[in-house]
Formats: sequence, C-alpha cells, structure tokens
Amino acid sequence: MDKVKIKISHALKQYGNNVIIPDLSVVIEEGEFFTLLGPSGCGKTTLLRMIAGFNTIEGGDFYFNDQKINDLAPEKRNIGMVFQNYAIFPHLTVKKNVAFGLQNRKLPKDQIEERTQKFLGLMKIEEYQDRLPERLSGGQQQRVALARALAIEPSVLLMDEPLSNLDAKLRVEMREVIKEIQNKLGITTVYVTHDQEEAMAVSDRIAVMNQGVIQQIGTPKNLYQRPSNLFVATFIGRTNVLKVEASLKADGQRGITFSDGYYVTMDSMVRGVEDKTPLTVSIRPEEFEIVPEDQEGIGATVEYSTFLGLNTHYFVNLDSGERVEIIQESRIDDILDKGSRIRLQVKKEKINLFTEDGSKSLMR
Ligand SMILES: Nc1ncnc2c1ncn2[C@@H]1O[C@H](COP(=O)(O)OP(=O)(O)OP(=O)(O)O)[C@@H](O)[C@H]1O
Repeated sequence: MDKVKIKISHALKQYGNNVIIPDLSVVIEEGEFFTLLGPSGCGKTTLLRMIAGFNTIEGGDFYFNDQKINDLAPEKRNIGMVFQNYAIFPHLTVKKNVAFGLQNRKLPKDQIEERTQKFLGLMKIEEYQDRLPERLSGGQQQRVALARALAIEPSVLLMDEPLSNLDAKLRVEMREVIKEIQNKLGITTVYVTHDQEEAMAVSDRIAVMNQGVIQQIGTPKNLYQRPSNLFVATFIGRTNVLKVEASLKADGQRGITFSDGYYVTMDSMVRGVEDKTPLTVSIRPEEFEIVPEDQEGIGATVEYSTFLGLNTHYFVNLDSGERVEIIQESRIDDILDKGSRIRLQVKKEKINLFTEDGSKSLMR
C-alpha cells in the first residue's frame, strides 16, 4: 500500500450561485487519521466527495502526493469509501461483498481468496462469510463495509458518518474498531462526522468547519484546550461563555474583571487590548473551583445539583445573572444543596479569552 499525502489548495465549490466552500486549503499527512467535523450543512460531505472525485471542482487544486488529481476519474484514485448506509450488496454473501472490488480489478483467483480472507479476519467476520447481509447486525454490516473498502488496499480511506446508523453502545465499540484498523494499516484516512465526541475519540487531527470554512485544525487536546474562536470552543466539548472586561493596571499588568468585579491576571492575553474593552471568555465546566463564600471569587448561588456517582453536576447562578455549569469530582459528604451561597475561582491558564463577538482568540 503506497502512502499518500493529500494536499488541497484553495478549493472552491459552488452549486449555481450558492458558494458552499469559498476557499479551503489543508494538508493531510501520510497515514494520518484526519476528521472533518462541523454542524450539518457546513460542507464536510461536499469536500469529501471532491477528494473522491464525485463532485466537480470549481476552483483550486487537489493533490495525492505530487500528482494533481482534479481531473482524475474516481476509479483511478485508489480510494476506499465507507458510508453511513453501509452500501453493501444485499444479494451477495459477506465474502462476495468483500471480494467484490478485487474481482472488479480482475485479480487472480487465489489472490482474491487470500486478500478476502485477510480482511474478513482483520474485521473479525470470517464466521459470517457465507451469510447474506440481512442476517447481520448493523455493527457487523458496517464491518463488512469496512472490510470491502479496505480489501482493495486503497491509498486513501474516506468515511462519511459511518457510525450514525448504529446505536450508542455500538458506535463506541465500532469507533475503537475503526481506530485500531486504521492504526494497524497506517492508511491515510479522512473521516466526516458532526459528532465531536466521536471525532475526539478517533482522530489524530480534526478540522472544525463552519459554513464551508475551516475554523481551526488541531489535535483533539489542542482544540479543547486552546480553541481559536468561540465557535470551536462551544462546538468541541461543553463550555461556559461569560462576559468580562479587560483590566490594565498602571504597572502594565494585564488582566480581566468578571461582571461582579472579580479580577484575574492574564499574562497570556495578547498585548494591545485597551483597558475596559468588553471581552468574552470560555471556561470549561471542570475548570471552576467552588470555594466558601468568605473567600475571593465570583459570587454565585447553587440552582441545582445532580449527583452522578463519580461526578456531581451543578448549575449555578452568578450574581451578575449569568448561568454557569460546573462539573466536580463528587465529594459525597458535601454535595451542595440548592440555594447554597458559594464563590467560584478559576485558574488563569484555564481561561480562554476572545474578542467580544467571539470571532478571534486574544491568547498569545
Ligand atoms: N447537489 C447539490 N446541489 C445543490 N446544493 C447542494 C448539493 N449537495 C449539497 N448541497 C448543499 O451544500 C451544503 C453542504 O452540504 P454537505 O452535504 O456538504 O454538508 P455536510 O456538512 O456534509 O452536512 P451533513 O452532515 O448534513 O451531511 C448544504 O447547504 C447543501 O444543501
């Protein structure tokens, strides 16, 4: 299997006058598990189909390694594809489904048999090889689809929401299967999903998309910890969005003030933000610390608490009227009741600071 690096340079996609992808550039490395993540309609499938060759390209260039593929027919791109609706043939047995692409390529019989058995084995479906797909569960059917896509030893694997027809438990199980097999084969993979948790679980890197524009590319950790705008902060994981003000001290110290006057130093705030500029912060639910009322912090009242075993979930009302979600490791003996007065502290390195409209990060 030759390894492929995918390079997309200034891609443009439109349907009539409707611009779906205005100008998109990205490099997907050899052997990488790369995910396009974004809300419904943001253009993920459209981009994937451009890579596959099923969509016309109105502008820009697509490369597999040094080869420009803009005008290369889909069947010449050596791509394996897996879709949400399995797309396996109902009238063929599991084995014949997996062998299908190999027969199409007119491989010698013994080679077809060998490769078919190899991928049936890798996907752990050998024992069902003589069954028709209708006698398989959804998860097993998706294993067949994956085995069939991989059997042709594609240079690139493209997957479009492959797990969305499965129930929650199977989804979690199958994403492990997908991740493991991708890792084992080291095949360059582009995966489309709107499910951020799924994206975090399988990907080396994720491109978060909105309205045809990549908002940020990064590792799951990187996107979670340092989102580059409020869209990414709120799309990846849960977060609290609060209004603050820039506070610049006479000695040059930079910081922010929350609505009720609580001040936090922010050395990592970019320079040049003027005093009292309204700003927006994003703080993850697990990053707040609840302290007694007589300590320093943002004043708040517990609205309700839910004990979930390992964690306790709080919703609290800040004195400013803003509402905050907090997740804390449970301290069984002192779960706070509704109406409890508390203060919230947050470590400065756990705060992400944005322009007031959330369009830009102000972190250095
Ligand atoms: N053949 C087409 N003709 C016209 N518009 C289209 C066509 N295919 C897609 N679109 C439009 O392009 C936009 C992006 O669609 P796309 O399917 O790429 O989104 P997506 O991010 O994959 O969303 P989803 O998760 O819902 O599939 C949508 O507004 C859609 O209506």
